Amino acid sequence: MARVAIIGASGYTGLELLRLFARHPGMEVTALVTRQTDAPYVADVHPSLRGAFDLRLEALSLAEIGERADYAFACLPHAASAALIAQLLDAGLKVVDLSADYRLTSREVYEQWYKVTHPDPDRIGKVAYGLPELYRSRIRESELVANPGCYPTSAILALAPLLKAGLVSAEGIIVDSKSGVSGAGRDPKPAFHFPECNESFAAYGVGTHRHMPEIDQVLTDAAGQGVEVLFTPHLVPMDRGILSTSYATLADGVDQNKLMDALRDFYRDEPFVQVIDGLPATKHVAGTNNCHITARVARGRAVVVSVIDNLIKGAAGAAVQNFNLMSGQDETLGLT
Ligand SMILES: NC(=O)C1=CN([C@@H]2O[C@H](COP(=O)(O)OP(=O)(O)OC[C@H]3O[C@@H](n4cnc5c(N)ncnc54)[C@H](OP(=O)(O)O)[C@@H]3O)[C@@H](O)[C@H]2O)C=CC1
Ligand SMILES: CC(=O)N[C@@H](CCC(=O)OP(=O)(O)O)C(=O)O
Repeated sequence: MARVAIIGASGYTGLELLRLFARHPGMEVTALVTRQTDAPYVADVHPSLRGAFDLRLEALSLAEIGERADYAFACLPHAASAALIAQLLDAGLKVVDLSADYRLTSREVYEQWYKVTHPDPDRIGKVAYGLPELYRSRIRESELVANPGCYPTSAILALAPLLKAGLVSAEGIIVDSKSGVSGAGRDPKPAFHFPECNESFAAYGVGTHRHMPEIDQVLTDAAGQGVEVLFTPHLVPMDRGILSTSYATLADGVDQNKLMDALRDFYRDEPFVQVIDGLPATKHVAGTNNCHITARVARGRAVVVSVIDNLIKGAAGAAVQNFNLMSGQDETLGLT
């Protein structure tokens, strides 16, 4: 039985991991790690878990985490995450990193977009990107997996099959995304607080959001040529969910049936991606590890609409999917 530590367990992704682990038969939660020194019970930090886990969050040392766990889920802000993960790996743990620290393959690109010095630069570019639909076999063999960003998950799942099949041009792709507020974590900036964002709808990070180079990197790999998307995120006053609408120029002779057939072929055996005829909505995937995708042709362009739950397929669910692969278990355990 795999012994699991959650680092940063007081946050939103920590809560979602615990919800999923409550139904997971192939692991045991043995450590919940916090910076808080009063060792609160998990049900006091996350009241919705009352009755599910009789555990405390503890300010454990690295040695204590190493004694108690074989796997760690790092649910920390970027930079803080890599600083700890380097030590966890040295202590022999396998790690799923929910932060952005190991997703980008270039130190220069990371430091340019995240505006911090990378704490573990030697590992950059050597870590599996944790999107099983694209990188399953590499994830299976990995000791450290970089869980994707929530916006990138929604955009990449929509566009990668079409780029791989050459059905859309690599140039001029636009990704327009909307996210619920939990995407900003449990202790967000003032703009994400209820009175600021309720009954309002706003774009942010236009041209500057750090998920843009992440989407570029993975779609470039899928297309086999350079892709630079124009990505704009928006904040929607709802708890959870992401909807991305992606626009791309069609290759010659491509119609809607070809787009839909390519998506269906690519995801035929995938447990968590459903290609649907109707238009998706965030509510249809809320609380699940699913991604719903559909494609249309409008005004001569491909319009691909995709939805995920940012906290599940965009974070904790993907992390469990990756853990299942890394630990040699059924990929769907705890997720269906
Ligand atoms: N929310 C989302 O939808 C998604 C989040 N992510 C990423 O996953 C990671 C976790 O996100 P989320 O759970 O939402 O974040 P939260 O802010 O909700 O929780 C993060 C936890 O990390 C601990 N923490 C905060 N700052 C530090 C620090 N400097 N050093 C050590 N520990 C710290 C805190 O725990 P304590 O105070 O108890 O120590 C905090 O509760 C982030 O990197 C985020 O960007 C990725 C995809 C989606
Ligand atoms: C609504 C909202 O604020 N969303 C977050 C994205 C969450 C995420 O995936 O962040 P990481 O790449 O750091 O893991 C943001 O725009 O920064």
